[in-house]
Amino acid sequence: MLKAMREAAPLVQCITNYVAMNMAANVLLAAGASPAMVHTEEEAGEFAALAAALTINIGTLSPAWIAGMKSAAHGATKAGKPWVLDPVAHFATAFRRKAVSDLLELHPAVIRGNASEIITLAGGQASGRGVDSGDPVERAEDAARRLAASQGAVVAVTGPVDFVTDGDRGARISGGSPLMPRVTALGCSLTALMGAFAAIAPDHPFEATVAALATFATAGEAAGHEADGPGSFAVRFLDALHSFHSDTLEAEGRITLI
Ligand SMILES: Nc1ncnc2c1ncn2[C@@H]1O[C@H](COP(=O)(O)OP(=O)(O)OP(=O)(O)O)[C@@H](O)[C@H]1O
Ligand SMILES: Cc1ncsc1CCO
Ligand SMILES: [Mg+2]
Repeated sequence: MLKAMREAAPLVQCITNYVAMNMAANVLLAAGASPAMVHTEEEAGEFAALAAALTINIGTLSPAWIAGMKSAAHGATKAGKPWVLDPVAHFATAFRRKAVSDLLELHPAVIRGNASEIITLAGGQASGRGVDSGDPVERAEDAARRLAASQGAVVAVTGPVDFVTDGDRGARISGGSPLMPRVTALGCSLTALMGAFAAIAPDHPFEATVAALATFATAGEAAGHEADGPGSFAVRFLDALHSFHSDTLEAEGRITLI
């Protein structure tokens, strides 16, 4: 799938937050996709028909951005393009909760969040306060399965070991680096990369999501070996995404199907 993604270099429309925009665009370019950050209501729906996939992240939200997100999600659905939702800290305020509940009605193909976000999205109590998780991934596995079944979507929970499910099948992906949560917006950038993989396999969102997670975990682990801290990690991570060969994924991508 990594080979196919690089060959297709899919155009991915990313509606993401002010913090993540630059990193997410660089992650997509380094991995071999083509990002476009297009969020305004006047054009987001029209653009969604041109793009091969759409990703929506609610990190820095405003009423105007919500209008753009809804218009883009409608446009993608109408054009038969998959879209990915990243419900950043959706539990924190009533404004965010409402935005995410409206977006869920527009049928994302994939939902990605950290453990606290996925537990609360499935109706449970979590310990997260803001954009960072306060819960272990294992605590979110049942919630992820329930959410996937009720939404008809693939759900990915990220952390030291990632978990992904379509409600029936499940997989765990290990790798990455403890420096990853020390660099902002890597989760948001992963959401954007999930769009690139969903674009080339719209009928196989579970496999596409596993491929995106394994790519991130493998590049993250390689970068972690060479980095001195979060700053050099970010640089090494982009280099690792760019330079690693898909054979490395097969040899080192630690995917356990469950
Ligand atoms: N302790 C860790 N060890 C290895 N990899 C990790 C660790 N914590 C997170 N990751 C990886 O970091 C990436 C981002 O996941 P994370 O759960 O930190 O997202 P997030 O909280 O949504 O991030 P952000 O909001 O900053 O964008 C994922 O690829 C995940 O596998
Ligand atoms: C730090 C931060 N605040 C809002 S979005 C964001 C990026 C990580 O989710
Ligand atoms: Mg996040």
